[in-house]
Amino acid sequence: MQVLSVTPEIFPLVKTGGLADVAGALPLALAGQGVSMRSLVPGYPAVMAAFNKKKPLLAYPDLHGGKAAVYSAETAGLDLFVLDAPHLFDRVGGPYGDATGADWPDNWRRFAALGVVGADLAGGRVAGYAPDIVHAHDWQAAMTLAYMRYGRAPSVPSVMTVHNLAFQGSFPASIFPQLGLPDNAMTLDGVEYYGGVGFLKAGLQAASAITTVSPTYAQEIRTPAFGMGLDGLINLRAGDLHGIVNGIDVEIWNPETDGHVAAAYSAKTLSARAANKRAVEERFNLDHGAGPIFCVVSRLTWQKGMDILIPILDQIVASGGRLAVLGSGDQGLEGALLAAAARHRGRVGVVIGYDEALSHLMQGGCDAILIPSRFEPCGLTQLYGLRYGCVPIVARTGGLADTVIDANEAALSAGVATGFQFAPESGDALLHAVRRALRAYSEPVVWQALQLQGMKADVSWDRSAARYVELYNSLISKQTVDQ
Ligand SMILES: Nc1ncnc2c1ncn2[C@@H]1O[C@H](COP(=O)(O)OP(=O)(O)O[C@H]2O[C@H](CO)[C@@H](O)[C@H](O)[C@H]2O)[C@@H](O)[C@H]1O
Repeated sequence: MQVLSVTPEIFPLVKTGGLADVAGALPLALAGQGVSMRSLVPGYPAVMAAFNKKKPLLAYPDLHGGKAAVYSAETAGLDLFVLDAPHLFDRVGGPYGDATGADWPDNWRRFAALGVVGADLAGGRVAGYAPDIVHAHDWQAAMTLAYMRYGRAPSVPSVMTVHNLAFQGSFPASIFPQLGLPDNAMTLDGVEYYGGVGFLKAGLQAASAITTVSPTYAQEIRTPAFGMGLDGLINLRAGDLHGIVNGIDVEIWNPETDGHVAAAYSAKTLSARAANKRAVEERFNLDHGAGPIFCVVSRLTWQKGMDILIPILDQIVASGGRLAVLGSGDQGLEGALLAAAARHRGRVGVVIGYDEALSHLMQGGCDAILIPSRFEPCGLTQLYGLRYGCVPIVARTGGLADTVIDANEAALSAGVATGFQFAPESGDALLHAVRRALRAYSEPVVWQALQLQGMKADVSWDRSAARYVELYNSLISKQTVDQ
């Protein structure tokens, strides 16, 4: 089976968050299950630098305002189609905005162009390539499905995956005439969204099936509280909605072979984590000590609940905790965390920025990872934590609820607990969970049992990749019956 994945990010070439990890790991996992997935990605500078251009597979004299071409590339075990469109993607800054974080004003044009090309590939414009399924990730790839539906490949089945409903790609109605879609696309069951154009909305409407990245989030987005304005549409399509929990790349995230940690270790040699803890203390200027180090590796945003954590930092420190934070995002939150580090020298350390290697060291050396998200479609850092014996303390929401087993009395006595959950989303509830963790940490047998149970959890892609294969197969058979 051939699947075309359309994605705005892919690890290890370009990553701003968890979507990149999934887009990079899923093709490798599917290969083991007989599915060949090729990924269409924008030709950002980091992508263009990763391969040598040969003959283009497709050329566009004018794609949304400039010349563009599609190249085939193989890198890091991934089969790529790269959309080389310098006027859209050759820019200094991030994939979606400039160095100050401001969105590129022409994002609609950039990702509409990605959609046009995705739909052309779906429709067989490259000789010898005809995918059985198209799989689009988030709003940036969603227009692929709209362009397919309105002419370029109406009969190819498709999957729209929502990694985060908070990002929808909503634009004013004035862009519609430039999208090159027929007039009848600007309707309620097309691309129209609250009077404007909604890219994610268009994809949700056009997809044969919708998936999101955990069963609990799949239920949550059907409610007004989590649906972010799309719950009505999602409910209408509930029969085509699936929650498939993310896995992680267990080769890249493997404490036994990880080159980013000071000392590699396994479940049998957990005591070797001590060297990593030392290294974390050094990096974050934390006092050496016997107590636990809690960590945060996150975008610093409202979604991630950082404003729930910050007001209780003083109490966490007073209770004997130390804290190492790696993240970037909202400037107010960054400032508040830096202020906490200044107040609690040696107890709280903060690194503002994005540092993949340091994130590995933290999972390998910290005792617990705090994830107080307000909503979390799946979450990956708790999965890395499980694999590395860095016990997750998580809000009971979305994929966090689905992947961490709370250390309540029943779970502890059955030996199945892997972390701590808290609800509701409040400082008090989080502090209570941190205190439960501190108590557990003071009993080494209990703590080690939590670590070992987490390390045993199957966080690989095996089961979830099989679920995607099942879904792809069902869509292909349905298509055959319908025709
Ligand atoms: N400062 C930093 N330095 C280094 N690494 C950092 C970092 N900040 C974050 N990361 C890394 O970025 C990734 C974040 O992934 P998450 O799944 O936690 O959230 P995100 O909201 O980006 O993803 C969205 O998509 C994913 C994928 O489906 C869903 O799991 C999630 O719930 C949804 O919100 C992890 O690999 C993490 O280690």
